[in-house]
Amino acid sequence: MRKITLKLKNIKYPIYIGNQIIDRFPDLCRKHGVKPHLAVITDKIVAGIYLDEFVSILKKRGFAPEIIIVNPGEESKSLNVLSKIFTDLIQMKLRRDETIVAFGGGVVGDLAGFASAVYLRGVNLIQLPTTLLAMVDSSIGGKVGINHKLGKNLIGSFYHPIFVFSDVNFLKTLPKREFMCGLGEVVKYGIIMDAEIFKIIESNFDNILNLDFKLMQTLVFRSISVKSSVVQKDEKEKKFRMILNFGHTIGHGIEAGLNYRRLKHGEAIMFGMIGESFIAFSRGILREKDFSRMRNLLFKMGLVFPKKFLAKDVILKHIGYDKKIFSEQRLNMYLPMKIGKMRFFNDVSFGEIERALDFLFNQN
Ligand SMILES: NC(=O)c1ccc[n+]([C@@H]2O[C@H](COP(=O)([O-])OP(=O)(O)OC[C@H]3O[C@@H](n4cnc5c(N)ncnc54)[C@H](O)[C@@H]3O)[C@@H](O)[C@H]2O)c1
Ligand SMILES: O=C(O)C(=O)C[C@@H](O)[C@H](O)[C@H](O)COP(=O)(O)O
Ligand SMILES: [Zn+2]
Repeated sequence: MRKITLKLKNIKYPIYIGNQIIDRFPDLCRKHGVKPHLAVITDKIVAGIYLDEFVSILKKRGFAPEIIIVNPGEESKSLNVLSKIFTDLIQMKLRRDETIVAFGGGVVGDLAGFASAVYLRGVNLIQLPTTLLAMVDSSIGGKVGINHKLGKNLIGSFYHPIFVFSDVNFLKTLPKREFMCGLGEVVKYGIIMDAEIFKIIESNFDNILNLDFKLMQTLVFRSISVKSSVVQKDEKEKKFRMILNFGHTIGHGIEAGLNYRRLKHGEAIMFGMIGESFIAFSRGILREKDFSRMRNLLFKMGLVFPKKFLAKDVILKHIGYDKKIFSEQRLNMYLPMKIGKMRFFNDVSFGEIERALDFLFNQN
């Protein structure tokens, strides 16, 4: 088992990474002072595959978990579902010094994380990710929250777990489409900072799809290293953390434009990365060769742009609510200069976004 420690101004927490390590989870809970009574929040699919085993591991070691199960999918990141979770937590009398375990993908992590941040003004949180995306991204860095019909993640908080526990063995049951979504965010780390990640995926694509666990641990470890290093420098996204939002201005607009249906977050973000790279290419700051390597790798993930269900003006309306906008006319964003290197711009216009959307509408 490997460990990365994420260090912030006032707190630090470990991220444990390994393969087939779930048996060690209760000992780590003990080590981190977790009280026996705890709430496990998960979704129906994860519960169906893993809950019995997980609960039995916890009970054998003296824990008394109570379970909250939500429907799988993005639509659960909503006020309605959150409200039901609060009722369950209150009824089970989860106390201030007790813990919520977010056991699932990014949807569960964001939702349970936000519940942990506000229930009783904050209870302990453990992130126990079961998707690739959650392992490399959503479980790290403290962004938690829910969606609004006008825009993605518009209601939320920064709230960190006491620890993160990533067992890549969970990936063995992950559907291919979900795996690709996670891989999309891994490619993002390659583009924004670690060109080696990009090269590893480019040259080992089939092995990765065949779930070479050693390779997966390397990719998960490197991705978490990139994300942690950024969060450590700018926890609250004053500027530098916006680098992690590469592809998300357009991607979130697409997700909201589809009412959070049809495309998964990872897929929307891959289109977002292509669109935002198109802006960099059009500005003449990204060379054709790198732009085409990015497009080739991202389109290898089997992406199909659902243009029949999307309208450009609707996407643009949602992009108008992007959290990185500080003035009405211009967007803040990092754009790629080459694979592994980004630069910050505070002057991206809606016209450029519109042309990037035209480019996407003209693909496949
Ligand atoms: N907080 C952050 O920093 C951050 C970062 C990236 C993404 N996100 C958010 O994460 C969400 C997407 O997360 P996701 O891609 O994990 O989606 P998800 O949570 O919807 O999980 C994808 C699907 O896989 C299923 N699943 C989970 N683990 C499984 C397993 N081991 N085997 C089989 N099936 C499994 C789930 O039930 C679900 O149907 C989005 O809401 C996105 O906004 C947040
Ligand atoms: O952690 C971050 O910072 C990110 O931007 C990571 C993104 O992959 C993630 O999708 C995040 O939830 C986006 O946050 P938001 O602030 O744009 O809603
Ligand atoms: Zn994302």
